[in-house]
Amino acid sequence: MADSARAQKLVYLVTGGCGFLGEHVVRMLLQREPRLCELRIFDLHLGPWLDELKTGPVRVTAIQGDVTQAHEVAAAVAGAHVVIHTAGLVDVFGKASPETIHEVNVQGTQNVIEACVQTGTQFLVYTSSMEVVGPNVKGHPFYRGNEDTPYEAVHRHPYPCSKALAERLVLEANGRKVRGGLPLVTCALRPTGIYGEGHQIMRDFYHQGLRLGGRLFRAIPASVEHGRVYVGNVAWMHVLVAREEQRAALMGGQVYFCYDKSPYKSYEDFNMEFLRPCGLRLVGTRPLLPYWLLVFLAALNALLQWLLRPLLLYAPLLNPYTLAVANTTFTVSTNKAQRHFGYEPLFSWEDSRTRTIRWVQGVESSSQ
Ligand SMILES: NC(=O)C1=CN([C@@H]2O[C@H](COP(=O)(O)OP(=O)(O)OC[C@H]3O[C@@H](n4cnc5c(N)ncnc54)[C@H](O)[C@@H]3O)[C@@H](O)[C@H]2O)C=CC1
Ligand SMILES: CC(C)CCC[C@@H](C)[C@H]1CC[C@H]2[C@@H]3[C@H](O)CC4=CC(=O)CC[C@]4(C)[C@H]3CC[C@]12C
Repeated sequence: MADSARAQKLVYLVTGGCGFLGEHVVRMLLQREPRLCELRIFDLHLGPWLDELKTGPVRVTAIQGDVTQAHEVAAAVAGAHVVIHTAGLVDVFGKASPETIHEVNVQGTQNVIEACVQTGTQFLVYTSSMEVVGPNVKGHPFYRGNEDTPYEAVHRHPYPCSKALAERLVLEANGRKVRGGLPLVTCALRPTGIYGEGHQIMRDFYHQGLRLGGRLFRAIPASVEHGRVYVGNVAWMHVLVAREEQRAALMGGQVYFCYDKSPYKSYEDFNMEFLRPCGLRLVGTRPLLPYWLLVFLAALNALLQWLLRPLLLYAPLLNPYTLAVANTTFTVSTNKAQRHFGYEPLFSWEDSRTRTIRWVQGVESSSQ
């Protein structure tokens, strides 16, 4: 990199910057991107914690806005060098309609791309998901696969469908000429199930365990492996790829799974790595209920959700989709990000675990 480029002061925009992952990306950029001079945080709901960031050397601009509104996105993007697009509607529980999920995740992403093209922003990093690959509707296992592993990616649920469409839009936009004539450089990161400080579902499991007298009951066989990655490492990967795609063309149009050294385990056994030190235990070495009964209960929940919809929102954790995801092996083993842009996890497994446990313990004391 030329010295002039190294000295360049950069403006970054993080969409969804107040979400679980977005907040970690924002904090990581402030800690680890020395060329940053302005950080724009665009979100539908701005968090009160943003105020504490405004006293540092980097100009932090909070923008309350909606990615489905093209003019709001274009105004936020104008003048930014890099956009990290994490905003999305993460709903696998039926809280939002399929149309809303599509509008936010697909149209919102299209708006971000068009804004980059119109205003001359050259670098775009998109937070995709493992869900764009699988598990597929047939429940085929994906066992420690990588970005090139053949897999029949067929979806019906609105969330993975929307993420897959949005990812395609982002990758197809790579190379489009932005205002000023330079080519747009895009890439997509595909986290597996993210965990760490701020993880809402972990919090829900923790509270459920407390309600059940300190116990959780095994629902899924321990042999089903589920990919997990620490939020700090996902954030670090975003910061690094955003930095490195400005130097090398190699990353343009590429997808990368997000990975670290978190162990391969079932969804529930993995959660117990954090919940056990907080006083919960997982009952049963095998699932307590037969699988057919879980399928029945999941279908019943879906029916109840549909019947109750005119009266109230019934959105339990267990539904046919979440059961299928939790019950299908999906893990990655890859070093593509290391090869292409020198990614190494910033947080070891031990560190990720300790940080997450401390956070769950904080949840406990703050709710007492
Ligand atoms: N949580 C996970 O395990 C995984 C998440 N992802 C992806 O990571 C990204 C971030 O997910 P999380 O942080 O978990 O979710 P989150 O719900 O905590 O964060 C999403 C953020 O986007 C914002 N947002 C939603 N709709 C918006 C709109 N119309 N306009 C502007 N902002 C809007 C929300 O207010 C929120 O702050 C998403 O794109 C998701 O698909 C990918 C893989 C795994
Ligand atoms: C008691 C049930 C059988 C257990 C339910 C657990 C589920 C709620 C979660 C199991 C797997 C999770 C998903 C997975 O980690 C992949 C994801 C990627 C994303 O991009 C968004 C979130 C999610 C779909 C995640 C959602 C919760 C689970 C389905």
